Amino acid sequence: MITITDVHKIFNKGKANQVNAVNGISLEIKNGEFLVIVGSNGSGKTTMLNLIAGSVLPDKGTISIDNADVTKLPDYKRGQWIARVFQNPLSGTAPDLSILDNFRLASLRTKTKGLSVGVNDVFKKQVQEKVASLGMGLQDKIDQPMGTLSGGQRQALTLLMSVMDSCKVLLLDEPTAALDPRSADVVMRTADTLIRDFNLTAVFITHNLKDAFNYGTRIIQMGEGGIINDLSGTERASLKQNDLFDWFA
Ligand SMILES: Nc1ncnc2c1ncn2[C@@H]1O[C@H](COP(=O)(O)OP(=O)(O)OP(=O)(O)O)[C@@H](O)[C@H]1O
Repeated sequence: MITITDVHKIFNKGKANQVNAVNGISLEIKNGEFLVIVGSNGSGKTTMLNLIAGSVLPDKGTISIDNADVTKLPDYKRGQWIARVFQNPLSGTAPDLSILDNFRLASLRTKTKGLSVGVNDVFKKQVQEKVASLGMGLQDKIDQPMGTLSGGQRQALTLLMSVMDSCKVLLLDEPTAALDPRSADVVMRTADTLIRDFNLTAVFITHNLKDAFNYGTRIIQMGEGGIINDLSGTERASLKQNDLFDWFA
């Protein structure tokens, strides 16, 4: 569980251009919850994700993950809990290395779920099986440099690699914003499957209201650094796509 208590983040404090990007948010994100965050530009979504990731530290308030207080821990020390996929497909992988070597690198970085590193043929076969599960035909290309793949293919592989380590929390920062609709669809379906298979707690920022409607177990709308809508359970289940569009009317 991620517990966020009265968290504030102020940029340019005391200056004329001061911004209260996150303004006293309290939020509990349960284990296995798939939280979607929507909101207009500048409403504080990315700052919120950065606060959870530890790439931005709060001015006030506390954040804990599984009852461990991580408020002052920088992002590299939250790696045991958190994996993050960014908007840019180029940011998650090494372009000159093959798919296989990228997986090898990822598995050396952390203890990788379901892969036995060291035995080459066994490892290769396991990677092929994992990659085949994406349904993109990439299992026949695992010796090919990552840089030769399309953005959608790379983003799907980045997702797969990031959730295979020991993480419990997956942060998705507009992971499909740079992709064409078909690749975006594959990446979102992959994310959804992986979140379920590994029982991850996920936080997904998107401007795509169709994705916001189709995915997730809970939806939050941010506005001016606060939460202005928060639906889960039966309320989320009975939400209509048009209701979501009305939030932005
Ligand atoms: N490092 C920073 N320095 C100064 N101001 C910042 C910084 N990061 C964010 N802000 C400001 O904080 C506010 C919230 O920004 P944030 O990026 O969290 O919004 P967002 O909801 O993710 O927006 P978008 O949908 O455009 O990505 C904005 O006014 C932004 O300009």
